[in-house]
Amino acid sequence: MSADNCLFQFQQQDLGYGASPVLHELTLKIHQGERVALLGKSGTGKSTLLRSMRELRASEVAWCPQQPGLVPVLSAFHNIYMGRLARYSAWYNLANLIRPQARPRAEIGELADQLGLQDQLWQPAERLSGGQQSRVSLGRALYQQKTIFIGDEPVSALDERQADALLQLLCARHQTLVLALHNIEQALTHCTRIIGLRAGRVVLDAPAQSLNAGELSDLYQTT
Ligand SMILES: Nc1ncnc2c1ncn2[C@@H]1O[C@H](COP(=O)(O)OP(=O)(O)OP(=O)(O)O)[C@@H](O)[C@H]1O
Repeated sequence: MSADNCLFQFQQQDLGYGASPVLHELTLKIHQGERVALLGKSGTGKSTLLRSMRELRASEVAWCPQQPGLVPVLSAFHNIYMGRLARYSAWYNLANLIRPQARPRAEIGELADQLGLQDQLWQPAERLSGGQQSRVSLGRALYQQKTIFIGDEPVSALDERQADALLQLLCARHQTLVLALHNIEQALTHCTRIIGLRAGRVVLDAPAQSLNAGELSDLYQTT
């Protein structure tokens, strides 16, 4: 799979759940260094494709799911720290749960500044707004420090300015990104390649610089 820097490859594959495929005869390659936006109407299979990619390279992928999936009673700090739970011993994790250590405090404090969460860092997740929770979820994925970022609508709960700033941050911190997005302008601005899905099939796959917003809006037409 890596002869030509290919990270993900599907060859005439059906992807889905049980016996019912969502994506049909998918043929697709994604290479190291690409910033890919998946566009398409709700239910066309973007999440299904992202999940399959994540499974292919689980240990190399920073994963940001569509639902934040935070632990409600734990602080923003602790939820972000969870991005590295698997990297440390149970004792170190327990110590950080009770009394966060200097190093993670510094690292997560810096991330919180970048995410605009400095004032919410010690608030339980259940007391955060939807946008704040989604930034904590982004922080947890960033804290994993992986080279590949896979995000399922990672900025859809944020206002335009915040979304642009955080997409820039994600791009700066990861070599390869695959993002399901609903905002065409964001896809054109931050990604190098656009893949359009319709009814479980790839109907468009082109460099972002060769496309315009009008062409992409066709993906959202009802017929
Ligand atoms: N766990 C599941 N089991 C069975 N079917 C599922 C499951 N998850 C999604 N599906 C079905 O797969 C299809 C594609 O869903 P998917 O979540 O991949 O779409 P999407 O393009 O990401 O949509 P959205 O933009 O709304 O998130 C839908 O018809 C959905 O009902």
